[in-house]
Amino acid sequence: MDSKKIQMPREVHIGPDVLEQTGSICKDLRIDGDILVVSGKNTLKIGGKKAIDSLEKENYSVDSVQITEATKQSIEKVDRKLDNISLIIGVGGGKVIDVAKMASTNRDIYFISAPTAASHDGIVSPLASIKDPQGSYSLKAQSPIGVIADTNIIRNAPFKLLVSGCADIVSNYTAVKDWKLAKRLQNENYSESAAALSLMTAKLMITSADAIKPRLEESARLVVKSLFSSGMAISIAGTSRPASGSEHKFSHALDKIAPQPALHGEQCGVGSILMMCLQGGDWEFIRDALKKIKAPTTSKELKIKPEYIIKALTMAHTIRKERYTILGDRGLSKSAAENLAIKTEVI
Ligand SMILES: NC(=O)C1=CN([C@@H]2O[C@H](COP(=O)(O)OP(=O)(O)OC[C@H]3O[C@@H](n4cnc5c(N)ncnc54)[C@H](O)[C@@H]3O)[C@@H](O)[C@H]2O)C=CC1
Ligand SMILES: O=C(CO)COP(=O)(O)O
Ligand SMILES: [Zn+2]
Repeated sequence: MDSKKIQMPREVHIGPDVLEQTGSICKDLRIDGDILVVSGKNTLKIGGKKAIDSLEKENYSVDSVQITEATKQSIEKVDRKLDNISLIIGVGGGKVIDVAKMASTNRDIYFISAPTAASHDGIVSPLASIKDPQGSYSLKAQSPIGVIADTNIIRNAPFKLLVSGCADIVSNYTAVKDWKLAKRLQNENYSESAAALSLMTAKLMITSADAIKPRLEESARLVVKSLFSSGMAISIAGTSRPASGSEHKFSHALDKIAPQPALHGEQCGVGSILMMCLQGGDWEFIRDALKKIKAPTTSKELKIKPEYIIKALTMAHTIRKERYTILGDRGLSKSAAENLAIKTEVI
């Protein structure tokens, strides 16, 4: 049998103001040498500066760089800063974390993930979602050596980011169904434990929906822990399969064609309603779960015109062709896409 490698973070710090302990956390992790903080323009102010101050207090020499998109160009921009760097810390949303993760992997440098929002389950995963005009790629990367999730920053982030993280987790339902289908039809590698963890996380998220409230530390902590557990499912599987199927293809298609895409998790949630219906499952259950967490369930709530929803549905199968899903190899015709979106009341 093939051997298998599962990477897990060595230390996970979740709590109010933990970013102010970044320096001592790095000391505990025995990080020696210079550190690069990767963030976005806003997230530098919101979290990056706190990390830098704390590192400098512990006498680390720190450089920083800001990126806006999760692209090859951003990875190259980070790469140009990496001579003599021992550790990269990504302080920001999913895009920042993916770029920092990928740049650290390419150079075999340690990486710490410091999310400023609980908006996606890539916080600990060993994969990076990188985009270019042709599409979106799930690239193998290293897991972070540590996670620093400052719940004071996360609770004060716009509520829609937290809701988006919850919707990304709800979408695990359809992702696992697609994965099972690929196992049956293509004999694809399938992990019972990764699938079970992914589904358990989604179920718990829905059960706790009433506890997800704006500005509450407890809510931020709950969602971070759920994203962590969904990310662990990805780590066990070694692929994003337990958390990304046809609903994610739909979201990646929207990212490509919509003039103003919505948040990743918001789009995946709506995608999950649509794909659950295609899969012959209980799509009303997904819709009601999303409503309970106050996530968008319609094109109007996504603020994306119906024509883009239909277009994304008809092209979703062309994204990540190697990933077999309910969309099959030919995907949906325009009329089938329209019927589906109308039936599920997405348009
Ligand atoms: N590698 C993996 O396994 C996974 C990767 N992803 C990727 O992650 C990305 C989605 O992540 P998102 O965080 O939704 O998108 P994002 O990184 O674009 O962040 C969304 C917005 O929130 C802002 N933001 C972040 N923290 C904030 C705060 N505390 N206050 C105010 N604004 C704040 C950001 O500056 C940005 O404008 C996608 O590219 C997706 O493909 C998603 C899931 C898993
Ligand atoms: O978003 C993900 C899981 O929530 C994984 O992303 P990919 O669809 O890029 O593999
Ligand atoms: Zn996702």
